[in-house]
Amino acid sequence: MRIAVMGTGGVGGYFGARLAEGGHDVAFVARGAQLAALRANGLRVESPMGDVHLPEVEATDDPGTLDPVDLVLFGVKLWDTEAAAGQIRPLLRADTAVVSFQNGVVKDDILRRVLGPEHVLGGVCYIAATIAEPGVIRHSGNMQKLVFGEYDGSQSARTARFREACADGKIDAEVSDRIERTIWEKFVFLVGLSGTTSLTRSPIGPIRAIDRSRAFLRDVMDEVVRVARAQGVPLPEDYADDRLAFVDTVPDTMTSSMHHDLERGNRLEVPWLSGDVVDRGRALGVPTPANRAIADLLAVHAEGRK
Ligand SMILES: NC(=O)C1=CN([C@@H]2O[C@H](COP(=O)(O)OP(=O)(O)OC[C@H]3O[C@@H](n4cnc5c(N)ncnc54)[C@H](OP(=O)(O)O)[C@@H]3O)[C@@H](O)[C@H]2O)C=CC1
Ligand SMILES: CC(C)(CO)C(=O)C(=O)O
Repeated sequence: MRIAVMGTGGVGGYFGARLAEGGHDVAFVARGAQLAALRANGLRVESPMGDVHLPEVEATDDPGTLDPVDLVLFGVKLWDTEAAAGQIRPLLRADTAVVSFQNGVVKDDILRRVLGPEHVLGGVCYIAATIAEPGVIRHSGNMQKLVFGEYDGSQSARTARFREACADGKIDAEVSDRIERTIWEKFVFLVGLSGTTSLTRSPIGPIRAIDRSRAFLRDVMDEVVRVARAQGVPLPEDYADDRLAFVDTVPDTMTSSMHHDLERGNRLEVPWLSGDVVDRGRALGVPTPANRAIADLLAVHAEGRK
């Protein structure tokens, strides 16, 4: 497959490198120091699942200079979605798929508006990966899973081809026939994890062990469930309890990419996570006080250290 990675960071760099290692033709869109390092030294992934070094990669900051592709793997932070979506237009043929592994539930609305709904697959990823230094992606733990699917639930040739490409790259991959719900399921957990780990600057272990912070985490997730149900996403009423049980299975040291961003003084995605829950709740008449506490207090750090 010919694949373009739009945004070669933790997610795009990791999965793009694995797909290239699996024999696929992958071009990387990057900028700044990351682009300079990719051009000078290629792309490295350090991972408990096995390191990767691609000494030479096709890398650019201008997707318009690349040949069109079968699939765009979209991995910029949420604030860059609209601009990056506009930039990838030249990469699209009539049947090109674009799949975003960003967090949040608003990303695909933006991609559909900018690119047309026929190009957009739904997707979520499960991984902990960051840019350790320009040109180097560090993967922690052994979670590295992609779930994707057509929004109409059909089994298409393009999702089957991408799943095969993932198998070539030894990526855990699954095609979902209810991808919108899958995205919301991750959103429930992610909003709880990102909000509580960032607000407390703590990994999940102590948060789930202390009664009051555990109850707050449950409330945060329950508000997301109520918002999802109010807008017609069929999550079970007690889904927050299901996710809390899942939280109990992850390592004590697990944290979120937003907590990493906070510690590094980076900009935060909170307006598109808890902030989005608050906005949707307000429009739907669903109270969201716990998410409001997260969004309003993390607003202090949301723009990053200047
Ligand atoms: N990291 C993780 O473990 C996980 C992240 N996610 C989600 O995935 C998404 C991506 O996160 P992550 O990989 O951590 O982000 P990163 O910041 O590591 O990577 C994004 C990269 O895209 C670059 N970029 C943005 N816009 C452009 C552009 N127009 N042209 C070229 N390069 C561009 C950024 O450059 P610059 O730095 O200059 O802005 C950056 O290098 C987020 O929504 C996040 O929530 C989901 C699961 C796990
Ligand atoms: C919860 C996790 C690590 C799962 O991929 C994630 O998506 C994030 O922290 O952004």
